[in-house]
Amino acid sequence: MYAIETNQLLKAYGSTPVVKGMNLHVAKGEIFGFLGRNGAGKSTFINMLTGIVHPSSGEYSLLGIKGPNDRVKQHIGVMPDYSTFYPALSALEHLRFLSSLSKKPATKERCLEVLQQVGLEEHARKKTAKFSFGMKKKLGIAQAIIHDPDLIFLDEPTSGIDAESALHIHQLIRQLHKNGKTVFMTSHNLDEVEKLCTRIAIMKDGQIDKIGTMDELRAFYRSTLTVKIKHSPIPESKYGIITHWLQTIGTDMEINNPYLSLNLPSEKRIAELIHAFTEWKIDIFRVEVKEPSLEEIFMNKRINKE
Ligand SMILES: Nc1ncnc2c1ncn2[C@@H]1O[C@H](COP(=O)(O)OP(=O)(O)OP(=O)(O)O)[C@@H](O)[C@H]1O
Repeated sequence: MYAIETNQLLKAYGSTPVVKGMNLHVAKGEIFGFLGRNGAGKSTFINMLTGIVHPSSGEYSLLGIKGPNDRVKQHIGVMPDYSTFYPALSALEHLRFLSSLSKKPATKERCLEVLQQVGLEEHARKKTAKFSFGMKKKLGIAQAIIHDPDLIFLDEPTSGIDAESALHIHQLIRQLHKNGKTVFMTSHNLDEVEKLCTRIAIMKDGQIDKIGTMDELRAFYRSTLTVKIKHSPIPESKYGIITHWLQTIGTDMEINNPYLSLNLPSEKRIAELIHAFTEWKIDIFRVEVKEPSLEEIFMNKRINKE
């Protein structure tokens, strides 16, 4: 059974489809990163799953329950896109009030525990009217997890949050993952997605453009590897031959004795490079290999032209 399963899920406004028949399977226990440029259709897709927007056609199931279905609501947590809090209530009162409306009201202790998990323990009794944007974000996350749901939708969980708090939220997401929860998150912070997510989908024009683990995305894009080598000096007499050969196996060569940097299309080329340096009796002291980041894959850079 999947945490999320969609079959040809489509949303059109008038005659314009903005989500164009999406098929997506998210396994239980994943931290799934959902990316895309502004207007790609991410929110519309999520809003269909969380019951805010009615699909034009297609089907979806959450935790094995075909949607839309109120039965699933107690098992999913949704972080609001923009959080609307009651300004006269404190964070603790707000959580307790919302929770009292649900089928699984949380105790005061549970509310305090969740406020501590999101890093709001010191502000539990402060009125939300006095909350900063980042604090509201944290309260939104608290709201999403208060009822201990199995599937959690987090929309930009760390945008507008200071670096220390963002690391705190990352830890919380990892903890949810360890506890077997499924997290489906959007983020414009590609570094964060790369570090946290077990799988990633990149949405473009209402469809999934790329999907996979970081390794799969790299392999699919057959991206180049940047190799940096620290070596013993290249003899003057061999300089011309060596630099010419390097340019036949790689691109973007930079030689700055005793350092060489080169983009290579595959690991095989790294082996050839080391072999050639050994033949030329040039010692290699250090080899650093940098793989493409999610940002580079997202921006469609460094695609192997071999
Ligand atoms: N209620 C609506 N009526 C008409 N068009 C809409 C409506 N809601 C969204 N759209 C359009 O659907 C497309 C997808 O919007 P959506 O908000 O899903 O994108 P997104 O990927 O979430 O973008 P962002 O990263 O900016 O949040 C956009 O072109 C948007 O203008």
